[in-house]
Amino acid sequence: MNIGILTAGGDCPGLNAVIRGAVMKGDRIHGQTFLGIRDGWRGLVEDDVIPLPRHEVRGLSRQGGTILGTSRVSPFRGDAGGAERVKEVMAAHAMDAIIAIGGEGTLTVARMLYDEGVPIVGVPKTIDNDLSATDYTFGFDTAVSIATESVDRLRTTAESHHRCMVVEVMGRHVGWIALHAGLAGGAHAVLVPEVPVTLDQVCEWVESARDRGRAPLVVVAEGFTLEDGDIIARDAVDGFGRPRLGGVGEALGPLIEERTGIETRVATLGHLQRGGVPTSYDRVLATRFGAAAIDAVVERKWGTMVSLRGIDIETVDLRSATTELKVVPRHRWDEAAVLFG
Ligand SMILES: Nc1ncnc2c1ncn2[C@@H]1O[C@H](COP(=O)(O)OP(=O)(O)OP(=O)(O)O)[C@@H](O)[C@H]1O
Ligand SMILES: O=P(O)(O)OC[C@H]1O[C@](O)(CO)[C@@H](O)[C@@H]1O
Ligand SMILES: [Mg+2]
Repeated sequence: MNIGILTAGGDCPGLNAVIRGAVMKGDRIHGQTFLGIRDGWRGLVEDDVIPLPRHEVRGLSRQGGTILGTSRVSPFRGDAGGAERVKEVMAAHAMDAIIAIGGEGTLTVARMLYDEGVPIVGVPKTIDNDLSATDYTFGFDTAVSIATESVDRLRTTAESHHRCMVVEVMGRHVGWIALHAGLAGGAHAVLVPEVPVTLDQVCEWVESARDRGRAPLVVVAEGFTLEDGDIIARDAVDGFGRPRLGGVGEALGPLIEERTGIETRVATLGHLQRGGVPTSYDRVLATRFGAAAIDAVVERKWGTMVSLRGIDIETVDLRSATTELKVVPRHRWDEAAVLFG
């Protein structure tokens, strides 16, 4: 079998470990050959395909980013050609199947292609951890580790200056990174898109922490909105035309300072959370996902995605994987909120 692999959407620590896991198992156990599709769906519609022999994936599990590149190009937009073009390029390379590694958007495209007869298997990735059909996505643990270390570092400087520190983390629709980094770092408030709160409430937590002699630390997810506020986006869109987030921390900091009189600084972690080496947890999960994707291909489980359930890797229907986002449940936020202020 000749298998094409692509990575699409935002990059994420662990993508290379999936590629390595798939190629190593496919080559060693099934004698399969591999093709690398460059920059996600762009490479498929523009016929930008390279050989991916086993020696190309040597030592890759610790390497951040993706050796294949990624993009937010859609095969279904404009005159890209949709499933017919994808089938044409697959035929030109005698490609029998595709392994698509990506988030909810990539997996939606994979499902649309499967519906039109493309033999495809998905692998879930995202630092946001917002895919409901898997317990965890790789990349999340790395992002949380980076955010936690940043919170720890920002706290020492905030304490020296008796300041309030606002730390903005990623999380377009969900607050998993904020919740976990906030809990791990002992934040005095964790603000997530799922639970809008008022500025009064935020300032109450900040003042209460200050009154106890602490340097107040607020962790905010980029998709958070104040209860009476609007979504904060940059004056820019991503490759698929959606608003680029980022900036809520910068907006919130001055409001807190003005309202409480506490000198406030803001740090936006941004893409630092997506760069560099994956944690050992993410390397293991990603490697297992890559190997499991090969099993799904061998069993011709087209239209499915590999997924983590407890400690086991399973396959689930791509449709169920893309219908609903995994948001932070209210009880998880309440549990953390007991420690705010
Ligand atoms: N409903 C859709 N119809 C057509 N194309 C889509 C659709 N949703 C997503 N795409 C295409 O798939 C690409 C990948 O999706 P997206 O950019 O959301 O990344 P993702 O895989 O969800 O990862 P991330 O977690 O970074 O968002 C999009 O940039 C777009 O080109
Ligand atoms: O790299 P880009 O295109 O700026 O994307 C940023 C988005 O990607 C993610 O990192 C993953 O979906 C989001 O948390 C963030 O909003
Ligand atoms: Mg997406």
